[in-house]
Amino acid sequence: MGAMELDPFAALIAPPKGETSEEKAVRERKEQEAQRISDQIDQEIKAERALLKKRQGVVKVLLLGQSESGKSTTLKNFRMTYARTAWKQERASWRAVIQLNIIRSVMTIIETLEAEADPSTDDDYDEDGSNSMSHESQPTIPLTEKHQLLTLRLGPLRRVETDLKRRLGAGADEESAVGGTEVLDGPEPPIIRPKEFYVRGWRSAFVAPGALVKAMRNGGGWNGHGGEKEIVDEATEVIACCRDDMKALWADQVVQAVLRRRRMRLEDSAGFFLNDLDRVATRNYEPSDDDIVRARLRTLGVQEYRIQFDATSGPKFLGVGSAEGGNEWILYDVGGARTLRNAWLPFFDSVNAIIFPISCFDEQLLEDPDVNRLEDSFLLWKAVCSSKILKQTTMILFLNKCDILRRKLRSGILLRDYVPNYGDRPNDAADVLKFMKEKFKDILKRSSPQPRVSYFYGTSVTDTKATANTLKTVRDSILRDHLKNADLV
Ligand SMILES: Nc1nc2c(ncn2[C@@H]2O[C@H](COP(=O)(O)OP(=O)(O)OP(=O)(O)O)[C@@H](O)[C@H]2O)c(=O)[nH]1
Ligand SMILES: [Mg+2]
Repeated sequence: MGAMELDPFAALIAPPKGETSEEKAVRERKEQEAQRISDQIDQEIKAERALLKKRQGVVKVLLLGQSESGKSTTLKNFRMTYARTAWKQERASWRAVIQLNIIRSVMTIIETLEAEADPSTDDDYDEDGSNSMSHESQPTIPLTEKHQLLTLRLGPLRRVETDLKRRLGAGADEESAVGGTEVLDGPEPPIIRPKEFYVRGWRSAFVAPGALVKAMRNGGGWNGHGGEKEIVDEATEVIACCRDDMKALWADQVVQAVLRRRRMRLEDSAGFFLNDLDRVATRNYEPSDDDIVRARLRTLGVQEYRIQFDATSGPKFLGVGSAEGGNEWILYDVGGARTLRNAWLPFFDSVNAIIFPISCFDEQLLEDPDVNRLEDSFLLWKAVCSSKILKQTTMILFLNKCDILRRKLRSGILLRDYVPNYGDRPNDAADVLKFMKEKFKDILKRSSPQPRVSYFYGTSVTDTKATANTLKTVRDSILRDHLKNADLV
């Protein structure tokens, strides 16, 4: 009995009997091709397995929370500390954002003065000329020729603003790129806030075709090519020329009184640089780390950032780094405004941790002036904690803007006016933070589908030194949980 008769598989693949030499050549070519395809498939499977293994080692962190809570600022701190090269490359591009922030503050003051001088420009002024607001009986503060002159002399800033916005917005999806004033209703004289300019994250704005960073990279400084140079230099020039007038406007006693009367604390608002004009409104200004962290650029959509930790910067318990060790992180920064929250959902899958900053107990949402910010944060936190997809995700709450909280409490603003069940507890930062922490902890416990790891920190993420320490602890905790889940420690 031959071997073929014994082995049915050998019989199956044996060449046909009586095969001609041409037929043999065709068959062998086909076999070679089949082998090539088989090898290719093996390679692909191998690569996929390697990728899967690597992906399991990648740590995914989402930054969630309402608008202006400090998500992008937290991300900036992460990148400043752990992605230093990319951070440095983007430094110069932030100048345009900071210049826009300055112009925005100045325009807010000017529009407030205009409303003060002519109350009919307030949106709530009735057509018959009467003002239905309860502040109608309050006398307006008299403005002088000096204010008119300053307003006139600062006029060129409007054109610079349009140019800078167009430049930053080019190539990026943008909304409300055109200025315009939004008047927030209330029993007191209205607070005026110009509509914010925002792009789909600063990176897309900076790397858009023709964006400022291109001028920097191509030209090695602000001596880049054509249009960019002109616009940026003109912006810088005009801002430098307006420095003394901007300082005079901000220091003016009448202006300060008007802002006080309208309860507008510009110094606590996003992207405030009017106290730094001597340094910032100059021709050779280069943003510092602190300036970038304080700059305000509203996020639209979801931005992805990769951070590669090297083995030496890794936490002690990890030892030498490897893909499984979670050295590669992806951080997702989202736009927090109500209309943008639907975009978060697709990013909930296999998230290791969520960092959730909250801020401001006494303010309303910009997008919905009827909703208190803290109330909105409670609801959002509850929704995120109760999500089944996120049931294993580590939750990290940042009770952020503690610096502003302290100032507000010291100035006499009472938490119990906004959170009635705070009752008669002391109105100081330590007690308020303890109360808030318990409240968020309680919501987490009650709404999480299963017990989960959570951390709570009081933060001021514009304080980069203190935040570096917090982020180190946060990073180590996330990694430890990640490795525990992967059974690696
Ligand atoms: N004083 C102070 N300002 C802060 C703090 N955290 C953030 N800010 C400022 O608040 C503004 C808003 O912060 P962002 O980080 O841009 O807010 P966001 O959560 O990313 O907001 P969206 O992009 O609109 O969702 C920025 O100008 C920050 O510099 C803080 O702890 N203290
Ligand atoms: Mg943001």
